[in-house]
Amino acid sequence: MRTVIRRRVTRMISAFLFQQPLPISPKHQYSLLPLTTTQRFLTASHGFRTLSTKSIPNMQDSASVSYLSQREAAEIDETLMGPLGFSVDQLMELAGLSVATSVAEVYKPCEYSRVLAICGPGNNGGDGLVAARHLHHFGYKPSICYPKRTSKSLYTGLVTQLESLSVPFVSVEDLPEDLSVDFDVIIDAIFGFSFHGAPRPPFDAIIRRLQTLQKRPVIVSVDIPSGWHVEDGDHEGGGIKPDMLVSLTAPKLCAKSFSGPHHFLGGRFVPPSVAEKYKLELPSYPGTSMCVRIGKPPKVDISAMRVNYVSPELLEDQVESDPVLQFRKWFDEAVAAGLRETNAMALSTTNKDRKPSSRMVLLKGFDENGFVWFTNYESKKGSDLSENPFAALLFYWEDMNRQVRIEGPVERMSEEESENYYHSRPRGSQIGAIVSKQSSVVPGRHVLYDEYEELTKKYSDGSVIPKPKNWGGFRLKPNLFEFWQGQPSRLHDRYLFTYIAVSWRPIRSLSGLQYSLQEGNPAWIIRRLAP
Ligand SMILES: NC(=O)C1=CN([C@@H]2O[C@H](COP(=O)(O)OP(=O)(O)OC[C@H]3O[C@@H](n4cnc5c(N)ncnc54)[C@H](OP(=O)(O)O)[C@@H]3O)[C@@H](O)[C@H]2O)[C@@H](O)CC1
Ligand SMILES: Cc1cc2nc3c(=O)[nH]c(=O)nc-3n(C[C@H](O)[C@H](O)[C@H](O)COP(=O)(O)O)c2cc1C
Ligand SMILES: Cc1ncc(COP(=O)(O)O)c(C=O)c1O
Ligand SMILES: [K+]
Repeated sequence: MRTVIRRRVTRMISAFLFQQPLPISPKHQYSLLPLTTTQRFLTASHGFRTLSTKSIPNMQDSASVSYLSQREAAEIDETLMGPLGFSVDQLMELAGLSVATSVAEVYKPCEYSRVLAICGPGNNGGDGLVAARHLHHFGYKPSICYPKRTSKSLYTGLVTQLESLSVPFVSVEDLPEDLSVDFDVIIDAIFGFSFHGAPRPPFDAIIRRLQTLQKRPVIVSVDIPSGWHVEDGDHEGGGIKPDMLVSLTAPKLCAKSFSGPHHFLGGRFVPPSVAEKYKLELPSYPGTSMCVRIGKPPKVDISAMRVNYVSPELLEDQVESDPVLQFRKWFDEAVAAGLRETNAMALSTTNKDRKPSSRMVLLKGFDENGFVWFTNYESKKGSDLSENPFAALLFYWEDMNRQVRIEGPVERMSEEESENYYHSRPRGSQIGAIVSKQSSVVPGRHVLYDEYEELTKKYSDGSVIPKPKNWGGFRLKPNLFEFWQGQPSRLHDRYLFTYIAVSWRPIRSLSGLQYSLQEGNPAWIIRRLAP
């Protein structure tokens, strides 16, 4: 009987862990009914608890975003450019920049460099001209189709700016019949919120061509998918189907029927008085970004997700013979390229049962003596390393198509080294290290927070915060490195460095001079690996 109960409990725990429906018999169902799978939290002292998923931050709920009527959009435009002191040039610059940054978020220039901005006669067209200029500076190759130009100085200026960058202007007649041959992205900046009636020439024919495009190029519509009714959307059906819509200021009513994968909001200039007057509910823009994704996250075909790595070749004579030097070279280049957390690395350990586990840690120094990081010795990784003092480190510098693997034995750093590093950290992190019995189960955030508050008060006089005994550094002494530089068609450059006690001894054979590996002094041996 006890075995049966134990098995049932084990199954319940594993079902929880893997978020699957519990394998329960109808007899026992009642005791679990009030809980849904995502609400089941098992904690050390509380058993099952329920947590609300509403507290997850940064989820942009499309239902909570406001939509504007055509009249409201025009009114806001007038208010911004009247009493609120904006000029049309300013708003257009910010709108165009928002469009360019939205495009760059989704369509990377390495794959979608050839952009055609089709610009209409009004401000929507102006947004397209500005976006094209920014895209040029972001590394894209824009072309412009701008058939109905206005003589206002704002627009002639935008054209001159593009011409000075040698951005080509293409007439409607010169556009290729099949736009997908020459372009990867089409920016639809034909009509904005002042569109009314049915499209007139030459835009009617252009819009018809956009309606019949196949998968590529992708269409990015600025503010309104051109040809759609500003409020009713694609009410007659058969209108263009943009892949991306960049709504400006706030989405217009037609955006409710946008069903493409990427809906962004731009125009980060709405003052509180406008937001209040029109009861605008708008998502907050992250960091310094000029755009924010709204609506549902895109559905993706995971099996089709791939990047073709394009980088300079890494040839034998370009690799340093000392792997630590090679690592320093790449590390410095990654820092210089402005990559975020260049020193973040995956650390893999195994326990005594040879079961591996990985997590990220921060590299805090390296030289010929090894690679160091700091942590809690009683954590999972700490206990793994006591049971098996060997580990693997992994760096992936995505923007540079580079990966570095490092393996070797691991030892604890001296107390003195750990003390020195611990006291160099921000005081909050020092207290955090005392509070966190890393990798143990906590009943709730309040437990951590309460102790943190208490210790913050205790050390508010600036006195030394003692390092917990169980906190310190590890040093991995490499006996293996691999440097990986991504290349097209998966034919990557890979160099394996192994530290072995051998030497190459020349031997003569029938086919000439060859070398064989013999025992000798330890040295780094470099070999190229197949990708
Ligand atoms: N604060 C904001 O909101 C900001 C707004 N900004 C941007 O401004 C956009 C609104 O600009 P907008 O008012 O100039 O109108 P828009 O739609 O571009 O063009 C009107 C032109 O199209 C013409 N036209 C109309 N219907 C037509 C038809 N059926 N067939 C042919 N032509 C037709 C019309 O001519 P008309 O009919 O009047 O003779 C006129 O020449 C907005 O969507 C956003 O992108 C940002 O720049 C900055 C911040
Ligand atoms: C980018 C990044 C850097 C991290 N750096 C460290 C670190 O330097 N030391 C550390 O103990 N945990 C670090 N963590 C947290 C670890 O990934 C991990 O959650 C924690 O150390 C517990 O791991 P364990 O239970 O396997 O021992 C970092 C996490 C991330 C995402
Ligand atoms: C739990 C934990 N410990 C230590 C660190 C490293 O922090 P520091 O750079 O202050 O040493 C991190 C970094 O993310 C961490 O999450
Ligand atoms: K448009």
